[in-house]
Amino acid sequence: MPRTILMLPGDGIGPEIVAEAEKVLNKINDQFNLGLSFESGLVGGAAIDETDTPLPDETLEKATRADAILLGAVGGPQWDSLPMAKRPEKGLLGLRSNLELFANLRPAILYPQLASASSLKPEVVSGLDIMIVRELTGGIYFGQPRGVRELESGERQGYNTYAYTESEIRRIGRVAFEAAQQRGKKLCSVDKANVLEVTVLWREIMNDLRREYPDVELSHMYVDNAAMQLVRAPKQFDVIVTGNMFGDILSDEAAMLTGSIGMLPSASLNSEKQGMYEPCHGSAPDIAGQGIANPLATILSAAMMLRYSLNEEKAAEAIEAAVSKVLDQGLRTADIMSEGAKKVSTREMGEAVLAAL
Ligand SMILES: NC(=O)c1ccc[n+]([C@@H]2O[C@H](COP(=O)([O-])OP(=O)(O)OC[C@H]3O[C@@H](n4cnc5c(N)ncnc54)[C@H](O)[C@@H]3O)[C@@H](O)[C@H]2O)c1
Ligand SMILES: CC(C)[C@H](C(=O)O)[C@@H](O)C(=O)O
Ligand SMILES: [Mg+2]
Repeated sequence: MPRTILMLPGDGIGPEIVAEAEKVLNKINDQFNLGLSFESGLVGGAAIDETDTPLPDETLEKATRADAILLGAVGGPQWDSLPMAKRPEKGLLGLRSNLELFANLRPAILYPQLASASSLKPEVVSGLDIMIVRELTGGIYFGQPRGVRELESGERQGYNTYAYTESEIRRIGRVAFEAAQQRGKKLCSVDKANVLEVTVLWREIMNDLRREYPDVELSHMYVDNAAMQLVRAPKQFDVIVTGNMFGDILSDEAAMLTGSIGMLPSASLNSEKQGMYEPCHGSAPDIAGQGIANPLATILSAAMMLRYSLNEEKAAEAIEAAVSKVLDQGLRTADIMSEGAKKVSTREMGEAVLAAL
């Protein structure tokens, strides 16, 4: 039975970076005889322009059938004035919620070759290897009620709801404890339990789960402190588990520890391990169309796809080794450029990874 991968390039730099990852996947498919077949679809602004909706039924059907999805990025200023329900980002959020991709894994790993590309001192970040486990289908992103309403005074009020059920907390907690078991056995749960009831419950459930994972050392940290600790001493962390919005923010922060947001891949999984894989960054409208975006986060997301959804660990490692090799060769896109290195385009970086495979 061939396994199907759905490619969703999306907007901005999305098509440029997905094109490079697709070449890499094609080659690895041949090399390892993986029997993968590829489909493509529309999502985000690209889908709005063609079909007037950010997540066409056809795309959702293809996504539901696919074994895994590789997404570039969605969004851009030309769609920013659309009402919330019609925005490109709703396409991405719709895929996450429809496929119940509740577990978002965002590994922040510093390649030793990039120690000088980080904005922090090399000794603070060298050897960095953190896994952020972000809850992805609940919290304030999806809580009801939400909207903008008119008060009796005639003034408008915007509002959202930050809510988590016990079972939502428990299932993401299990993913995080299991990830910690496979790694350094340290889990830090990040919340705002000094202010928000929803995270008082979050903390209670995490403490509860501790009994099932006695080999994992659990700690708790408020999110404001976590943001500070991530730049002060990031290597104190092994696995971090947190809710949807805190995870969004902390993962962009962690990205910069690794040199560039262009290096951070992600996996979004449901309980059947069906997954959507995407770089953590966005559509980068400021550099779209220039051929200078870093495709490595997307290529590394393809490696995560092979590992988590397709059970092809060796093929995943081959891609990761190829990425490390091109960095050894001194090749850098503009975002990770440093003195003495060779600046390359998106396509040249993709070609170099292909050659290294
Ligand atoms: N998963 C997604 O699809 C996703 C994620 C974040 C933002 N977005 C959307 O993207 C649009 C732009 O958002 P933003 O500007 O806040 O964030 P962004 O991540 O797109 O860009 C932030 C900065 O990082 C740079 N950057 C990002 N990816 C890069 C790469 N691969 N190589 C080199 N530089 C890179 C950009 O040039 C920009 O300066 C918005 O519409 C937003 O909603 C989408
Ligand atoms: C584009 C947006 C909906 C998305 C999020 O907030 O989850 C993005 O920032 C991300 O990190 O994947
Ligand atoms: Mg984000």
